[in-house]
Amino acid sequence: MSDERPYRSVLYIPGSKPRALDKARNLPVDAIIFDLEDAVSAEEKDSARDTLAAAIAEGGYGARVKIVRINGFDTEWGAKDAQAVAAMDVDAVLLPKVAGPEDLDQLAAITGDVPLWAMMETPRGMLNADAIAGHPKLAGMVMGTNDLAKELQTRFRADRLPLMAGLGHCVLAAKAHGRIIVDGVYNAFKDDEGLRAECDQGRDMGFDGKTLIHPAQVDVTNTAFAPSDEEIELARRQIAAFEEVVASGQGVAVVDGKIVENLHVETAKKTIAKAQAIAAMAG
Ligand SMILES: CC(C)(COP(=O)(O)OP(=O)(O)OC[C@H]1O[C@@H](n2cnc3c(N)ncnc32)[C@H](O)[C@@H]1OP(=O)(O)O)[C@@H](O)C(=O)NCCC(=O)NCCSC(=O)C[C@H](O)C(=O)O
Ligand SMILES: [Mg+2]
Repeated sequence: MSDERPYRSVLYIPGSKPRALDKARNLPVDAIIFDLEDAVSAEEKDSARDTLAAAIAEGGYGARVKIVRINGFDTEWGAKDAQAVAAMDVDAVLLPKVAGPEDLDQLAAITGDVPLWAMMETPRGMLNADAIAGHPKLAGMVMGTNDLAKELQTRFRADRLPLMAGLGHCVLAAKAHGRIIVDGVYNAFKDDEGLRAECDQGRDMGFDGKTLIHPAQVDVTNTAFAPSDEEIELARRQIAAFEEVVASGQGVAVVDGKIVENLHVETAKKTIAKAQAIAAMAG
């Protein structure tokens, strides 16, 4: 169930805020998480469901992937949220604090064919990441680094060392099953430098993109998770050099002093495909 669309920037929007719901129609994000969970107060839970349904029915979100995060089934709102999402024109439904595949079965029993995404944010979820990623209806995973830090009682560190075991484990699980996986939010939404460093770390680890809480974070994130001009140019040269050696009956090319074999060409082709998918979003 691999998805060729880019997921560089995945913006949370509180389902209770009409102004933010409207603003997102013109933001250059790849995907939106319409939130009914943590961004919405208990008093607004029921009205947010209606506000969100009206915004989605009105449309205007273009090619952006539309994902709704519902409340958990251990709350009074979870089942009602899931029933409401089943009637909305969305691309996926996101369940918080997924502990195992049985939680996804419970959701799918209500939402039917709507693709599922899972919040990965509890110690139990980390341990069951492989089984969660392997659920037949799962399309994507989202790291919930705030909840994970809370559950693990970690200290904040800029290098996220205390979270690394969970982050790396979830990347492995997602990749093993061909799922999308996006990194957690960076809470200090006015700190571009810190955001850039965390985006680069997530990109280096293999995340497809990052979740965001504010429009000010979009540009830094889109740049960090897109192939750079240098990467695209190198990919083109690697493909050309490899085709040349293959034509002469050999299997290894050398570009910039480094070997290029079939597997490197596969990566180079993915880089070009990603750049093209991003250009298609912009166009
Ligand atoms: C963080 C905020 C509360 C800040 O809000 P505000 O003070 O209104 O910001 P600004 O005045 O700077 O806003 C400027 C304009 O941008 C719009 N806006 C703000 N945020 C968003 C957004 N997320 N999406 C779309 N548009 C947004 C404002 O409406 C202003 O528009 P305009 O007036 O037309 O100029 C606020 O940003 C916010 O609520 N962010 C979302 C917080 C959220 O979603 N939290 C839950 C997700 S994080 C999480 O749960 C992670 C996970 O589960 C874990 O465990 O880690
Ligand atoms: Mg959370």
